[in-house]
Amino acid sequence: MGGRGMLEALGLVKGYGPVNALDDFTLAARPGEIVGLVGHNGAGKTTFANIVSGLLRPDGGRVLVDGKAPGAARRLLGLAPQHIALYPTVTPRETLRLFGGLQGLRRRELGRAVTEIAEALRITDFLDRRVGVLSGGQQRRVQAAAAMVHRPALLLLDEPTAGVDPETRQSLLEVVRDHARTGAAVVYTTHYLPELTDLGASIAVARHGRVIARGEAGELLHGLPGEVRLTFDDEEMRVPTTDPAATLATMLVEATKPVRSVDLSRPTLDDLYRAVVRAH
Ligand SMILES: Nc1ncnc2c1ncn2[C@@H]1O[C@H](COP(=O)(O)OP(=O)(O)OP(=O)(O)O)[C@@H](O)[C@H]1O
Repeated sequence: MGGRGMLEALGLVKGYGPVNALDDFTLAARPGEIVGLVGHNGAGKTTFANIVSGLLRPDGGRVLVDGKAPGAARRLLGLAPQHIALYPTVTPRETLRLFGGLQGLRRRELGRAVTEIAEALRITDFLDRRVGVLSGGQQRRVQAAAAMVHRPALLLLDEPTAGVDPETRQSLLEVVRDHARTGAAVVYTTHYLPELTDLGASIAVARHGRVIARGEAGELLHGLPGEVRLTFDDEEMRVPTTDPAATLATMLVEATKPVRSVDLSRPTLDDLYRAVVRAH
């Protein structure tokens, strides 16, 4: 189980009545690649994940997971849906054993697989409590673990860090990076751009049911405005810039009174979105 994975989605079309949720949606992920799929609410990200998982059938286009149609690729795939979907009266250990078993892990492999993913996602302490009494963030971790326990070749994570604390976020990102290092293809949906930089992900920007920009994070984020903010005793100075280091240096040289604090803000998802939409 596990290992290298690949995703090819070409020209997907999906309508819900009059709504075109996907309209010629094309996206590929290579083995070892983490693709950050970003886009505003309603851009079609969840519909795409559901088609790749075989939960929805597209009206047009095609999807291949390692050369197989989604229906035949179930065991290659791990999906952590956006909304928590866990059974409240069983424990995380039982949940992970069940998911691992459904995905084809044999009995003797299950114990080790559960221990490993539980440690990586810091679930060990509450492995034998009931899911229903865990906090939202703890349940998110269990949900991510259930998607990864069998080390899928293709991992689809739909906003896995929604509502989790910074430490959990870090361990989750680490596990995702580790998956990709062993050759899995990962599609990671988020509204939070810095996570994608931390993951070393490439980026796909979705809008109105199609991918309108695709590239390396450095490439897409290069030239986007961030902001330098200097605070003095009696005032604050904000300067938008695409080169924060140079701007900061100039501002410090030119400052005529003591600087109390310095802030650099990185471009946000909205900055990226605006730049891509403007260029499109
Ligand atoms: N079951 C459904 N019935 C009708 N319309 C739907 C259904 N599911 C999604 N849609 C519509 O399809 C479009 C795409 O929705 P989708 O959930 O794929 O977007 P998303 O990018 O995942 O959004 P979010 O960031 O809010 O999760 C939206 O306009 C949504 O209202």
